[in-house]
Amino acid sequence: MAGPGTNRIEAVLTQSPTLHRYDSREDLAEALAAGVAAVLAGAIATRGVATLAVSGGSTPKRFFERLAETEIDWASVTVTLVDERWVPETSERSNAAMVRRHLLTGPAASAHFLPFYIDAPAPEDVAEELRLRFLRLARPFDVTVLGMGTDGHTASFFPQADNLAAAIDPDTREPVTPIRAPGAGEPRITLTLPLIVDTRFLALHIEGEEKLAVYEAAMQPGPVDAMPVRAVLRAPRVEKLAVFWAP
Ligand SMILES: O=C(O)[C@H](O)[C@@H](O)[C@H](O)[C@H](O)COP(=O)(O)O
Repeated sequence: MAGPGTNRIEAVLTQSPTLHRYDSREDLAEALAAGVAAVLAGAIATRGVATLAVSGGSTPKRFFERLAETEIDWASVTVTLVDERWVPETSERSNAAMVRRHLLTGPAASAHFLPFYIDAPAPEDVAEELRLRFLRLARPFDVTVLGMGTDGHTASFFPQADNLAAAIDPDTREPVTPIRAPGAGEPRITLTLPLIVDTRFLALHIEGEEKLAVYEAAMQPGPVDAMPVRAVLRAPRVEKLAVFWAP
């Protein structure tokens, strides 16, 4: 006979992320921004402060612009990135520069921003400083919004990345890890899996038919190394993951 413990495990195993489909990218951006703003406002009302971790790349720009317009108490919000390319903010490739340009504007300009990049040749050179910077962040985060590449990476969890095993170790106590991968361009730094999934609202924001097919493939059985987004999809408590998609 199955005891209560067994039932709970079965319930967790059968949970799937919720897939929210929108007709347009604009509709998605508005809905995701409204949802994220509501969670942040709730956190501020309850705890006085809120933490938002966002992704770089190109997909989030529209969502950032809608979120930046929302009238929450941005001065009580800490914004950080889930990963960064090791380039200064003068680079077109800088995720921090993209966040400053598209999110930290208007009402959101008063948010506190915690970037990764420090002026040093490689992330390893400033590993301890970065470690302390991210260990100090209050956990769990309130909101984490991930993106995904068509190779099945999320954050900087790339297939064949040198430090992938360390980055997706569910038991690691390291908050961040430098990481390099073929096809990822410059060296990167990423939050590790425990920080990424330790959040009150976890969203995966993907657009286009190709990424939907990649997401559906990642939901199938198969090795995590081949599609590292699976590390997030298979993490405990991932039943709270909300996937936001538009064509
Ligand atoms: O620095 C980055 O590149 C990321 O944070 C990364 O994980 C991103 O979310 C995906 O690569 C999707 O990127 P696009 O939105 O550009 O497709």
